[in-house]
Amino acid sequence: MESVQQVEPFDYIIFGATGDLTMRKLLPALYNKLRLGQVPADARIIGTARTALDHDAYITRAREALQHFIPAKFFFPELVEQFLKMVSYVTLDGTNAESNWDELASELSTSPSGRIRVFYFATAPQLYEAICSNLHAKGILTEQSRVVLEKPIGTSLETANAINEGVGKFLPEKQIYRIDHYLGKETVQNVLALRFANPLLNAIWSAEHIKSVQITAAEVVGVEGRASYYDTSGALRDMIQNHLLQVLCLVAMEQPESLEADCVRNAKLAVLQALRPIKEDQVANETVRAQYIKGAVDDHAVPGYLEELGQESNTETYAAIRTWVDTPRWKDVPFYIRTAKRSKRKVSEIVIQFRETAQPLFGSVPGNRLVIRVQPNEGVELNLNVKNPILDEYTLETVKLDAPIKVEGGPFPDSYERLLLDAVRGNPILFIRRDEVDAAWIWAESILNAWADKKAPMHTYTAGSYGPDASKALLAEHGDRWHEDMV
Ligand SMILES: NC(=O)C1=CN([C@@H]2O[C@H](COP(=O)(O)OP(=O)(O)OC[C@H]3O[C@@H](n4cnc5c(N)ncnc54)[C@H](OP(=O)(O)O)[C@@H]3O)[C@@H](O)[C@H]2O)C=CC1
Ligand SMILES: O=C1O[C@H](COP(=O)(O)O)[C@@H](O)[C@H](O)[C@H]1O
Repeated sequence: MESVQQVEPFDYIIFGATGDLTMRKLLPALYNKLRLGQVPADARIIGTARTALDHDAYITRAREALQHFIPAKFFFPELVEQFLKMVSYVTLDGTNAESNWDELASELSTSPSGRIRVFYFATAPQLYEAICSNLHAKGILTEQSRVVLEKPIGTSLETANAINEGVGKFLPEKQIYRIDHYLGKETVQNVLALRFANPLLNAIWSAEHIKSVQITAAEVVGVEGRASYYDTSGALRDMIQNHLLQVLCLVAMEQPESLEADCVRNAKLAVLQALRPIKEDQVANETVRAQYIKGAVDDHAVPGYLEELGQESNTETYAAIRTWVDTPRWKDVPFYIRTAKRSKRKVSEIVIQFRETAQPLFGSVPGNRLVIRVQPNEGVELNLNVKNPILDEYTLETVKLDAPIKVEGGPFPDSYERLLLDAVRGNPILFIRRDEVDAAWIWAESILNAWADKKAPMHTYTAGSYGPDASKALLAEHGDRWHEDMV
């Protein structure tokens, strides 16, 4: 299978190489890909940031990060040292034309010409244009270069355009890879396989048989040390405008002509463009936003959001939205999307509720339900109606067909592992194209602007709960319930 093949030799240049994302996600992901034999021994990783560090000091930080974030069963000291020999560091302010670009250029010049170069921007998005401008001015960008942009791609359509225009001055769209790590999740990618590789499901995947869809990404954690970022973002920008809309696209899209990247991305774009805009006077009925207040998680008392922030704020830590995909396939099928910090449990899942039917033999029969468990406890379950095996007459009960999806011998690979190497492969199927970013912001902003104009109340919910009761009304109007209220 292609995915286990070794990629071509590459130079990975990380801007923001002393940051949390690099230490917690990027270096461990590249180490794991080396462990799996997918990274050639002559690949190189060049970290850059403003912090003045010599080689040994950076390698020490990198080693500590691997010791902390690589599970013990995958931590092989000799392999770690082999990996660290691939790593170097250049003290460099990517936004400053006068900074230490000669050293970076010199490092890169020792690689064979024509080698793939991936520039990973693990910095604030406001820096992307300046870094690209300097890479261009120093002649470091090549035909074989790709830039990987981290989220958030802006906080609005306008700021997203500024970022995309800024980077687009120096690179064509085909060399720009926008990360959405949810697409790196195997269980999210699996949605396409479930839908289109199973004729049974493919045949019933429409309004004729499906009553509603709910997509959840709930977390137990609060905003942790990211309060300053999070307060400018909020739940809708942080999780829905990107991750959950991408998941919705995979659930709702028409079958693409092929798995070629732009076929899939065209199909996703069609869904984003079919999302019914939520008008200002509808926002109070179609959305619920809330902030967590003090409560308890895993029996430990936790403060409320405002206490953590230390100031007043109109930023939501919970968002639930009822939306509609205006294509023939989904006529009158509500899509419920929700995300939360400080929820009762960490769960990302997709719930497909099939229609109840009036069966002449059994009267009204509960609709079947398909649950796609993105994380944790990855797998798929299908509720079926069967005869109660004890009673003589035909009494129905529900049983669950449960298919765990497991990785032999270990946890699921981190979503960054696949994404980092797809950038080397030059395969953008799991990256977001600019027109998708634009369409997602257009839909999201119809809500954000109304919230900013206080057209919907800010509810509260106790930390450790499933969220505000007000969100239940979004579903009840259509005879639906959140998944936790079904079982
Ligand atoms: N951390 C996470 O889990 C996630 C992060 N992201 C995104 O990834 C990006 C990085 O996040 P994170 O690692 O958490 O942030 P950090 O603040 O931990 O790290 C930022 C990095 O950027 C460098 N940096 C800051 N200013 C400049 C500058 N002017 N020029 C060059 N380098 C600079 C810092 O090093 P120095 O100060 O030495 O230059 C540091 O290496 C952000 O866009 C974030 O939104 C997205 C999803 C998850
Ligand atoms: O992008 C983000 O995602 C994480 C949640 O990711 P997951 O893979 O653990 O579901 C979220 O905590 C963070 O706020 C957000 O920026």
